[in-house]
Amino acid sequence: MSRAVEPERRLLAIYTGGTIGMRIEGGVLVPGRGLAAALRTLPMFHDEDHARALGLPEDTLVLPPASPDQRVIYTVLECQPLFDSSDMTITEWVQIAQTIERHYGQYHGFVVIHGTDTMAFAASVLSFVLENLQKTVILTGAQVPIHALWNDGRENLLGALLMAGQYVIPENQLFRGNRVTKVDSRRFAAFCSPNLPPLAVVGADVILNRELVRKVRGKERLVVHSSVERDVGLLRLYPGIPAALVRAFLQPPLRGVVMETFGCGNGPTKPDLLREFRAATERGLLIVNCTHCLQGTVTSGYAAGMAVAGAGIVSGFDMTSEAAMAKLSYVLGQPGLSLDSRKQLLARDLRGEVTLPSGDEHQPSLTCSTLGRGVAQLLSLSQEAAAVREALTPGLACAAAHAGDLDVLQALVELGSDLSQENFNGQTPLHAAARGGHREVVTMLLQRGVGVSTRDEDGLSPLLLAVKGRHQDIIGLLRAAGACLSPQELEDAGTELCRLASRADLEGLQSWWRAGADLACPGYDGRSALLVAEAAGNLEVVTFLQNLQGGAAVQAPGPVSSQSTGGPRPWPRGSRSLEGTSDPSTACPAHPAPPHWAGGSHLPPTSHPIPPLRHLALQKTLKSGWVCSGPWVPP
Ligand SMILES: NC(=O)C[C@H](N)C(=O)O
Repeated sequence: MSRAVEPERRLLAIYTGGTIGMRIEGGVLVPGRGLAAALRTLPMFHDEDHARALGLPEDTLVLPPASPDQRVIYTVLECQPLFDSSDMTITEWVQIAQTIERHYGQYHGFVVIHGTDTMAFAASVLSFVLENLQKTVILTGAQVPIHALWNDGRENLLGALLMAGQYVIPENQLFRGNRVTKVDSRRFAAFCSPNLPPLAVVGADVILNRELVRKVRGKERLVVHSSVERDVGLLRLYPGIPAALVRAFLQPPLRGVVMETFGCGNGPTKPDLLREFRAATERGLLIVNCTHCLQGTVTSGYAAGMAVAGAGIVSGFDMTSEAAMAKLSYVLGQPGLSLDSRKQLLARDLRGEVTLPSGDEHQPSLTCSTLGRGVAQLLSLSQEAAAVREALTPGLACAAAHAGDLDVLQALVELGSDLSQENFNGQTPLHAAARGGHREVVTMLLQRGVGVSTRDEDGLSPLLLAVKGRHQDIIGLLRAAGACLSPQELEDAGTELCRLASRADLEGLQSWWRAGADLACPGYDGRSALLVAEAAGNLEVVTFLQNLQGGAAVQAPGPVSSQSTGGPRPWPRGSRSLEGTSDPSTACPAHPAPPHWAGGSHLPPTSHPIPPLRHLALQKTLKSGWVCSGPWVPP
């Protein structure tokens, strides 16, 4: 929050109705037109001489000087129709946001004159719908019309105009808008902010609570989120509430519910009631648990905590029900998010509307690495930047996978990111993790069922990258998940094997063997790796290759490539992931290695006979080695 320095501060006062401008008709209060005209007659609201000197139009007024070098000039925009705020809905509140957006460039700040009955809802909705707000928006109203002799309207409106005119507060009120609730129908102090102190206290001096004012980051353009979900409801639990009533309430088209619970978020634990909540969350209804206590937060300290009713119920912590409803409307209105991502958004502090428990486990633990901080920053990008975020995600996921940063990948998953997306050169996070040799990341990705057979732009698979990196354990994991080398990848394998043999690179040879390559495959000159090793006198390699040849196979068990069988064979449409799900993107024979082959502990010894491989049918070929020709037969 900073003090404005311009000599002239221009404000737009959007008059929507409410008691402040009401008049009595037929013995009751009804919204009254002509607020600007009424204010014009009150010297505290209008300096006629100065206005004439400036040539201001009819709807534009100027306050007497609040400080010697600053004037607040304000235009009153009277809405049509005017409302008792009890009749207002989220539609009107979005329209207010759109009005602010339309006039955003022309004014330094905005005052929304609103009825007090639903002002807390309005303020909450505005706080979510207006993103990247860099200017002051203050909502004000009154309990008694401004026309009455003794009223609170004048002071409230004047205070709002002065605050909006003199301070840059990118918030909605002196109380934070999404923290307030109306607590008194008569007293002038109608509102309270039970879980957050006021942002500013106005007396003879204005005392600002600077640490509480949310800082504006960057200079991003104002975004108005007009698409909000209207089918959001509020259900207050009471002792003995029947399950049938709850069932009736939770039916479609309802998409989100704020459930007001007792105390620390507790509710009746009757099985039939819990069944209704569970059934509702399972079909995708979002339920936020808010306590109906004015102060305090939802915790998980009681068995009767409604959080146990179903994994789908999200804690609203200390949010007001008004803020929770607005948040639900906003989150459900965001296009293209998965249910999990919406829950993630609900569990985060988006606009200062909630106090999360310290060390909150609902926040992704992102701050521990540079990449993590990058992700955290991405998370805070505006919705407008969703396209940018989407474009960045594959690259970021690959970078995280290459760095072995499981936390970041987990955070991306929680955001609903697809971890099988390819980056600019066609590589997936699995490629990156396989190349980097990150066993945990590979395991996580395979458990999520990512495709093992995706080839990058150069035709390379994660398996080949693991071979090149000599990551034996990763090779084992990939093979167990159904990965195999393609004919293209095996095209020059013979030459590479000979090169490795000539350099006595046993580890390199073992990698190829474990990946399912035929180690008898000849190099460019027709010689095999064994011949090359013999010629070079690399005894360890010779022993290794002879053991393979003599013992059983020069090719590791597991999925086999089409080339190694001497010709293409029909590949089944899917192969198994670690979870046993079918992955339509993989194109390998569905013969995963038996589980004991995963993990890299069963390399053929270099000086002992390899264990008998009963399940392999072997056949001599024209080449000098052995290939596996038959299908894997379970022992
Ligand atoms: N004090 C008020 O403004 C109450 C009025 N019914 C309204 O909300 O519009």
